[in-house]
Amino acid sequence: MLQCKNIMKDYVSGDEIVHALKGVSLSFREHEFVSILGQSGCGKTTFLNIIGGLDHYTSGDLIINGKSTKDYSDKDWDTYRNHQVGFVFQSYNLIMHQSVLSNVELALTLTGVNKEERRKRAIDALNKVGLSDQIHKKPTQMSGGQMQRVAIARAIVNNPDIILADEPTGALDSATSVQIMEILKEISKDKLVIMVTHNPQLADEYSSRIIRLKDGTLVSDSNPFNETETDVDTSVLKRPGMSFKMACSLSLNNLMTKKARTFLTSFAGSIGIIGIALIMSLSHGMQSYIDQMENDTMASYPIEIQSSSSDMSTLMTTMMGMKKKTEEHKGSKIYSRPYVEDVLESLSSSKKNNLSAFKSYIESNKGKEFRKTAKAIEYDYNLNLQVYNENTDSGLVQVSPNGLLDKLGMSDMMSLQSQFMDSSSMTNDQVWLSLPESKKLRDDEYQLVEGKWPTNYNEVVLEVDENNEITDYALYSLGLLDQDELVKNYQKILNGETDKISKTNLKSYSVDDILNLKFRLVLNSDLYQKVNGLWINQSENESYMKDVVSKSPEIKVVGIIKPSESTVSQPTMGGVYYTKAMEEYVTSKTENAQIVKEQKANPNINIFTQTEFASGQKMSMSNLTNEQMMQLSSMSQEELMNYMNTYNENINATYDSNLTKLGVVDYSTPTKISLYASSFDGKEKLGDLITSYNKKQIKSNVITYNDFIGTMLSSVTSVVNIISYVLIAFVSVSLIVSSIMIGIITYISVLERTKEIGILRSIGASKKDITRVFNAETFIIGLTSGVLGILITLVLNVPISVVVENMTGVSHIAKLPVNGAVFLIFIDLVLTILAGLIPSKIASKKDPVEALRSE
Ligand SMILES: Nc1ncnc2c1ncn2[C@@H]1O[C@H](COP(=O)(O)OP(=O)(O)OP(=O)(O)O)[C@@H](O)[C@H]1O
Repeated sequence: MLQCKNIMKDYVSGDEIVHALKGVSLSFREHEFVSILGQSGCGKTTFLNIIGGLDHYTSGDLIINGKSTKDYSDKDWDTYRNHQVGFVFQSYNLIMHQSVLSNVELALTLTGVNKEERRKRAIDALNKVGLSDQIHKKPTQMSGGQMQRVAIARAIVNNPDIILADEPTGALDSATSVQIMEILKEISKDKLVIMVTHNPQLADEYSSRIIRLKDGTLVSDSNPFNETETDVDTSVLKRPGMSFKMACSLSLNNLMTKKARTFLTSFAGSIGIIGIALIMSLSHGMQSYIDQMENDTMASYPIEIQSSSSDMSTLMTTMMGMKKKTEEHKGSKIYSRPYVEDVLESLSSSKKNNLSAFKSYIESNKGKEFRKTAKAIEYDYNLNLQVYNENTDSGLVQVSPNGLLDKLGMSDMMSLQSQFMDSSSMTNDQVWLSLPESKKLRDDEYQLVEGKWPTNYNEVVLEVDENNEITDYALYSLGLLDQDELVKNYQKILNGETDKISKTNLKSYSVDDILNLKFRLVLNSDLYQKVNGLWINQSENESYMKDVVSKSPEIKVVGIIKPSESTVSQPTMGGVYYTKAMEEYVTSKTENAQIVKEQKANPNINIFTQTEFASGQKMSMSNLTNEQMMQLSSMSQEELMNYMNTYNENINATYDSNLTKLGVVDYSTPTKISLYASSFDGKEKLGDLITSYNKKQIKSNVITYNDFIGTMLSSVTSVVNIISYVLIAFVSVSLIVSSIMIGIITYISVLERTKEIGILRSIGASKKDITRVFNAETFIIGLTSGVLGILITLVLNVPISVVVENMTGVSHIAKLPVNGAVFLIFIDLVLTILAGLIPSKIASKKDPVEALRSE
């Protein structure tokens, strides 16, 4: 079955060539007990290793079952060692960190025998060597003889045809040696046992054939065998291979023998992960905080589209000098840079939005997506509600439009501001405000604290803040505090008499005080009185106004509301909220007013001046008709003044502007459309819908709007992201350092496990299997360090969150996202496996014979 033909083996050692075998030709029987004797260094072990496929001959041939091995590949040799040969070594060569049973099972595992079968066969083999009761011991807990018996059990477990024993009794006392020889003799009854020994007595006593070598040549053979030609064995043996699970279990057992080192390595490896995971936690926490804020804030801030809007972002970048340089100037010339020009340009780029087209689109079938996405759509019209409070300390007070700033002389400033802050309307000087038309929106934004919601046009509610407060600004504006007092104080400040300012003490009102508040609703058209056939603005005429106000419908405060807790909207100043019903009442009344009817009947004539529109001329005697001259001459001094004022006020008046002035509302043309979303995503979708609406429109119908908060928050987000990326880049260095460290430690492990590599190779493990064992080791370390890093991060996140919460009030700032954690573990695994690739390649390249010799 086994035939050596003129086998020669040369070793190259430095410049020298050692001829270890100088042409050995021999044949072996299928079952016999052969002993090889000879002096030390004569080539016995070399010969045995060549027969066992651990080492390869330089020339000659080894015929296995009639087949030449000249063309054997590495894989063929691995298969041969696994299935047909069992090795027994002088130094036992057991894997010390594996149990007796695992050591024996190892060869079967490589063959892919299932667990049950493997166990059964391993126990059988151990039974044959008399160790079935010690299977769970570790080799370190056994005597030399016992270990050698385990080695024999391992050699026979795969039922090989050949057992090769290299001085199996070399390290044993004579009594134990006898036991081992008995076992080998028993095995040789149906197998070929070839044993190298220095003990001629044992050889004589137990073996059936003795071969002597001297200086690499065969000198005697006590029972030669001349093999007749045997049939070539064509049976295909299953190639051995180690599963990754098996590799992991081997490496895990090895790592468990050095728990402290494994832990420290994993911990060191996890430091990089901890760093990145902490940054990730914080930036994720920040991000979710911002998202939360966005969701709360942005969703409750509607998208507001004004009838005219200016491009705020261009203006802001221009004003802040952030505009990019257009060209690079070199040389000694000095150039002008447009700044004022740019500011003016962006101011002039204020654009008219065609809201009537947009409104009809939203309300048409095409705009149903808008209606579906938006929680509520609110329309504002050009309606200047005229509301007065007649029961105040300072007489008749105009509540709407708010007259307070006018009294203080600040209205110009406010109107300038409102021009810029149009869409965000962060500052609102009005205290007479409209409730949303949508009941859902109303209930989302406000909660009723006292009284009831308005059910009639002449009912309103008063808004206070969450702390039951209402600003003095609102109180002055509504006439509940004395406006004259405030004006006096303001004058004192202007005059530098700051010490004379009298402070109003904190006031409080009972619910009844509030629910007894009354206002008067005046029509715009009521402000004009026909005098001598001309409509004169009488709003400055106190006695006229008192009279009009007293005859106007009474408005009652019927409830007190608060902003609801869920909405994070702008801080409230307090004020009175009216319903759409009031608006409708005013518009329908206005339609019937005499002055309105007159204007509508004469669309070409300005009823205030009784002249045609668009004359664009200042009052001048020369362009008056005779009739008008007559009329003027009959007027008193005062009436004449009024007429002149009215005339000049009306130079640029148009039919539409007159109707607006009189409070006529065109419901097809809103001045503002507010789209409310129920979520941040919804708001984004509304933005997308507007974009797609714009795409379908002609240029003049394209609408623009400013989303300040969106722009602000998105820049905060990008700052957080940039900081996180920079920090992660820094910390990544430590991840790489720890990976290199793991590579070094794996290399040390390779050195430590060299013997194991030899053993595995001797039982048929391929080079790939060896690579796998070490890859498994780095895999385990990588996984442990990754998981450890994540666990430590999770623990650290708790105190970090607590500290941040104490400092800033923002809770749960450090939270690691699940996918981030998985990603980090994955990255750590990849890096450590990469770092371990070189050491595991080195391991696989190790010569099995040398590996076995190492200690
Ligand atoms: N890897 C090697 N490189 C160089 N020379 C080697 C190598 N392995 C063995 N040799 C040499 O080959 C010869 C045969 O060695 P081998 O180990 O086969 O002897 P041996 O008969 O088994 O000796 P011992 O009984 O002492 O184990 C020796 O001279 C040895 O120095």
